Amino acid sequence: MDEVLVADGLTKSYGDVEALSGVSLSVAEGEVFGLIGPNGAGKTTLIRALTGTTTPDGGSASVLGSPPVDVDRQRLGLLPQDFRPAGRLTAHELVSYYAGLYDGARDPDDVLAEVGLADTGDTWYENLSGGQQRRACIALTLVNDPDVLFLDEPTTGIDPAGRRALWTLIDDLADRGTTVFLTSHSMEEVERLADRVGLLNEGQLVTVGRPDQLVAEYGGESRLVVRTAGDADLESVSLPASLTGDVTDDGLTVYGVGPRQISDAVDALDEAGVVYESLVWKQPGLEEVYLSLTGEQFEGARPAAAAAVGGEP
Ligand SMILES: Nc1ncnc2c1ncn2[C@@H]1O[C@H](COP(=O)(O)OP(=O)(O)OP(=O)(O)O)[C@@H](O)[C@H]1O
Repeated sequence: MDEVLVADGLTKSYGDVEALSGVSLSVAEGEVFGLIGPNGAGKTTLIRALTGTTTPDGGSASVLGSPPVDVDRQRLGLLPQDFRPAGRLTAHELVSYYAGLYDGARDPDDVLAEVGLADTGDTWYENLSGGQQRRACIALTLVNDPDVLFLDEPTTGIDPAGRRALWTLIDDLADRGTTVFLTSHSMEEVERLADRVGLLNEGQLVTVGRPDQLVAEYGGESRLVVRTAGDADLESVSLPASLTGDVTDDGLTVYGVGPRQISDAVDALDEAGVVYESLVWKQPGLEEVYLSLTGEQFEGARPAAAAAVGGEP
């Protein structure tokens, strides 16, 4: 497959802050690439370097085979994180205005319908709700039917139904061959949309891979998180040999619990007379990958120094 986006050793500093410290990656045509990372990791700076809206200090980037500044703007769509178009234009006027900047732009009504604003086209932008405003901004990136679409936190502020509708839209765009490069703090969104994910931390690309590969490599074990009621004697729980457990502040976390071992773990709790308030079975996902690679903890993560609960001899 053709490489549509290439970053090769990109560096960018702002004073003492190294926003990008040698980032290299490539994205193929029709791929949805999800970039995740903590606040200040350099995600927006990378998008800006790839779209030619900032000049990197070192390294190089190419988009559709050309340096970013030379790419035909007709072929690019960019939704910046803090994009604020004119407030006293209606959604329809805004989309029409942006459509007028391109040759052969799409019909504004079609674009508004695609982002779920067919009935709100006559409302001033400033009177749209936050989520509707974000949808209108997404509409503006679609008027020129771009080959490459950069979306910096596209669904922030959009309600769950609207987010799902936009996920379907992004899927459809990718199916039609649009290359999508998006950032998000929603691991659910990235896991759902991205063919591959890159984790950026302190300006460095820590890992790149398919979501399932990253989860298998870094996500840790499936676990059963038990919240106990009262003073349960958790030390006396005798787990099956295949499972291990750690006592936590409010109960017990049992590790290595696949779907078929849930009942074994529950039986062990019952045999020890443990009264529990809740049992939550958790499979690792991208959130666990993110948190483990950025050095943070997550709910139910194995604590470093917890009392261990023994397995059966
Ligand atoms: N124009 C600028 N001038 C000075 N510092 C900047 C500028 N742009 C970015 N930075 C700094 O570079 C670092 C990376 O910022 P960037 O916006 O790329 O992070 P991000 O990963 O997009 O963060 P967030 O998730 O909060 O949007 C931050 O420390 C930020 O303060």
